[in-house]
Amino acid sequence: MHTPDASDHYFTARPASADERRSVAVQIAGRDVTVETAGGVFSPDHVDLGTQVLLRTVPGPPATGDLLDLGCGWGPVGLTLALSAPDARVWAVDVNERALDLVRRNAARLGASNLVAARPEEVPADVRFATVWSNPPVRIGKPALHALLADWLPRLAPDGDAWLVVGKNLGADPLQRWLASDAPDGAGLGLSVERVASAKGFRVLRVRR
Ligand SMILES: C[S@@+](CC[C@H](N)C(=O)[O-])C[C@H]1O[C@@H](n2cnc3c(N)ncnc32)[C@H](O)[C@@H]1O
Repeated sequence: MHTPDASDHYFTARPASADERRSVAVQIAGRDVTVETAGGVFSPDHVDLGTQVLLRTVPGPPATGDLLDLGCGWGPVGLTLALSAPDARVWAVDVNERALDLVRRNAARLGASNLVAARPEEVPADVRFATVWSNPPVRIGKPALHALLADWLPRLAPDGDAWLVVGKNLGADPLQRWLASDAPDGAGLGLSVERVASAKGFRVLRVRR
């Protein structure tokens, strides 16, 4: 039964679909592990193909500082960051509370005590990120996606970078142009953007200030 604020998609605080927990065998940071996932979160049965492309493309993360997985889901990206950089603090951020519960449990299961699962508003405003890795929620629609990126990317440290994976069919190229645009009407973020990979229908963009 639907609760009033429940919704059938995964990018909502309380997804309507059944919270049936399951164990899934995956590879995280080169380790064969079992994680907990559930209906109502993104890609609950495997590491999403776009996420795989991102994780194969990124170099190792900075060893220290604050690192961000923007839109963490059950955690493949944030867990990779946390296990690869045990001395860094990894923020795994999502609006979906089931996803936050899962990433928290998965971090405990894998011994990633440096991962902090948080709703967006729980991350202190003065935190600056040495890197952001994200398979962003393009399905929330262009205006909401632009607002999300306009909110978080300016919080990169001066020498930080962001790595975003976006489907070619889901607007990777227009997004790249928007991120880079410094049009006087403010339509764009005026950031430096490089397409660093194109594979399996996905682009990986590296963004710097
Ligand atoms: C494409 S999924 C990627 C999930 C996970 N990183 C993975 O690779 O499996 C995008 C995630 O962004 C989350 N999301 C949607 N809107 C958000 C927002 N405003 N702030 C943070 N996360 C959001 C969704 O709930 C979803 O978990």
